[in-house]
Amino acid sequence: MTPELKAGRLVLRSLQPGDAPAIHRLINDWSVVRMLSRLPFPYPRELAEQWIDSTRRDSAQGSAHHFAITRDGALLGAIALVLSDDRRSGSLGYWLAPTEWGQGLTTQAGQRVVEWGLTVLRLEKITADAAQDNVASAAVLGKLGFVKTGTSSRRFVSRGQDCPIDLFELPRATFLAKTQEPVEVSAPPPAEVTPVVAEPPKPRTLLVVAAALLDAKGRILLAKRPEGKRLAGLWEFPGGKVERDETPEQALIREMREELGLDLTGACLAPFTFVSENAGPFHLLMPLYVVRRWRGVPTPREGQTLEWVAAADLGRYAMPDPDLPLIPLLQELLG
Ligand SMILES: Nc1nc2c([nH]c(=O)n2[C@H]2C[C@H](O)[C@@H](COP(=O)(O)OP(=O)(O)OP(=O)(O)O)O2)c(=O)[nH]1
Repeated sequence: MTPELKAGRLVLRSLQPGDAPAIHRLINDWSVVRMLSRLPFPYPRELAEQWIDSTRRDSAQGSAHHFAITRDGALLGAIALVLSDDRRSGSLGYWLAPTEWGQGLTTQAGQRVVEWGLTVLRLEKITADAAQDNVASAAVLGKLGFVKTGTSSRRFVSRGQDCPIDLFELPRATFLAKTQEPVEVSAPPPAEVTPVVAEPPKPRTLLVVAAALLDAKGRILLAKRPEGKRLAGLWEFPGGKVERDETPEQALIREMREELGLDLTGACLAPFTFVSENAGPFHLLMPLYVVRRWRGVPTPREGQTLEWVAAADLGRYAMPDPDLPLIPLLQELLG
C-alpha cells in the first residue's frame, strides 16, 4: 500500500476519488499538460476519475505508488514512483500546479519519495525523463542527485508530436553515499592547523547501542522510524547514540526509558553481537544487546510504530543496510 509521507509542510498521500475535481482543474492547463507525455489536451474530467482508480489499483498491487502533493489539505500536484516488473527499480514522475512553481516544492516532495523508494522499497535505482524543453524538471532532477544518462524521443499526446527527451538515473548507492547526514562523532575536534596537502576525510565512527528486546514468545521488538527523521519508514532495533561520558549500558538504559518508557535498571543486558559497517559518511559501530526482562510495557514515546516480530519474519521488515547481517544471527539464536 502507498503510505503517507511528510516533507516539510507537505503531506504526500494516496489519491482519493474526491481529488478528481482538483486534479481535473489543475492538470487542464497547457503549461502542465504539455510536459506530460500521455495526457490529451483538453483533459476530460472522466480521465481524472479513471486515473485515480488506476492509481488505487496500482497501489494495492504494489506496482506503482502515486501520491497527491498536499499542503494544509489542499492538493497542489502529484508525484509517483512506477516500479519495474521485477520491482528492483522505479521511474519517477511528477507535476505541480503553476501557481506553486518557484518555491522548491517539487524538489521537497521528490526528495522524500526518492528517499522512501531507495531505503524502504530498497530499489536499486530510480530513473526519470523529461522533455528537453522542460528546463525546470531537469533542474529538479539535478537537485535530487539524478545524472543524465542519455537522450531519446517520446510521443507527447498533448502536443501531437514526438519530442526529444533526456534520460536520468539515480542509483541507490549514489544516493546513500551523498545524503546521509553528518552526525556527532566520538573523535576529538580537529586541531586548528591547516594542512598544506588536502587529505581525504577520515571515516568517522558513530557509536550507537541497540537492544533486541525479546518477549516470552521469543519475538523481537522492532521500531519503525517516524516521518521527519533520517531513514524514516525503516524498522530498527530500539536504541540510540552513546553520549559523551556514558557507557554503552548507561546509554541503552537511557534510550529505553526515553524511547519506550521501559526501566532496564538491574536487567541483564547480554552483549550479543555488533555491527561495524560503513553507513555513508560515518562508520556505524553498534553493539546489540539481548534483553529478556524489564519493567514496564513498551510504549512508543517518539512517534515510532512498534511491532513484536518472530525471528523468521525479520526479513519482511525493511531495515537499514547495516542491520541486515544481524537477521541470520538472531534467527540462529532464536530458531
Ligand atoms: N537505534 C538504532 N539505530 C540504527 C539501527 N541501524 C542503524 O543504521 N541505525 C542508525 C540510525 C541512526 O543514524 C543511528 C541511531 O541514532 P539515533 O537513533 O540516536 O539518532 P536519530 O537518527 O534517531 O536522530 P536523533 O534522535 O539523534 O536526532 O544509527 C538500529 O537497528 N537501531
